[in-house]
Amino acid sequence: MQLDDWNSSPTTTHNARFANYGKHTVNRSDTMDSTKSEPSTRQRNISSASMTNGTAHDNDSSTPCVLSKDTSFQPRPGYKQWVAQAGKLVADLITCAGADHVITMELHDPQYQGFFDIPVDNLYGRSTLKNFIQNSIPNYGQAVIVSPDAGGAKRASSIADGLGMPFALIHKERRPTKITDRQNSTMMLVGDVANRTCIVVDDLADTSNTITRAAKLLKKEGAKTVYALITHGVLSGDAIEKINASHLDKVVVTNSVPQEEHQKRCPKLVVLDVGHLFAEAIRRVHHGESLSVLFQYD
Ligand SMILES: O=P(O)(O)OC[C@H]1O[C@@H](O)[C@H](O)[C@@H]1O
Repeated sequence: MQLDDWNSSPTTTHNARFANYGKHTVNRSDTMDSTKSEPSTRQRNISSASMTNGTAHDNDSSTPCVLSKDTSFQPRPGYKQWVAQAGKLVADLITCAGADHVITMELHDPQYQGFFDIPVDNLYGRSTLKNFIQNSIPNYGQAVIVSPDAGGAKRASSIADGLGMPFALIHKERRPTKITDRQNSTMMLVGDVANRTCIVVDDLADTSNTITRAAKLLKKEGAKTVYALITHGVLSGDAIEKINASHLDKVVVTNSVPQEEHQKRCPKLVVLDVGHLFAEAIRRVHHGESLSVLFQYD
């Protein structure tokens, strides 16, 4: 499916959309580093109405590429559009399958709730992670909560504030132009971690590059022990092997993603159950009770 099929036809029915689905696959690697472009008849004919405000935006670029029928060069759609299209697709699939209410956990961006036309309750995984810190990390009050990038600072600092713990941030200097450059981006630590236990908090680990690179930096800066506390352990590709070979001492994830296979291959992995949170949310929705108590994690 071409991405502009989604944008250009607001009146397109769900069924017509699904009929097209699968004809063209947009891979994450095609879009998150949109440096490759290829001229094609399809792209040359692309309508400016198919892009937001008549422009196409590259991954990190703030410079819009104005679409014109006169040019034979067109950028591939960027990561932000990929996320929006994939997110809307998943929302439509769930709705068309008959769902009238969605209960989810720790959306990467709370605004993703806007993809749905039905009620969405976005539970926090933080309360579970916070309980783990309090009950399973010795002398946790002396430890430091670390956000592995600026994007996760609010999430991590809210845990630090809630537990009265110090906070540190890893700043990534990354203006990559090629996917290989992402490995070389400079990481800078803001905060003091020497001789301390560090707890890296993030919403998800996919390739595990973020947490393994963070752990390497933290150990280099003198950290004694490094935990990663992650809500969604996707752990795709060789993520487990990277974790096993990394400076991470423990990786704690919830079972929002099945972890049985990961656990067999990763002795560092600790899995926390969040089934009871979903069960309670479903029970409350069923009985028409308020869910607000489930959103309080302090
Ligand atoms: O580095 P990997 O594990 O691939 O990706 C996880 C990171 O990508 C971000 O969206 C997440 O918030 C997290 O910081």
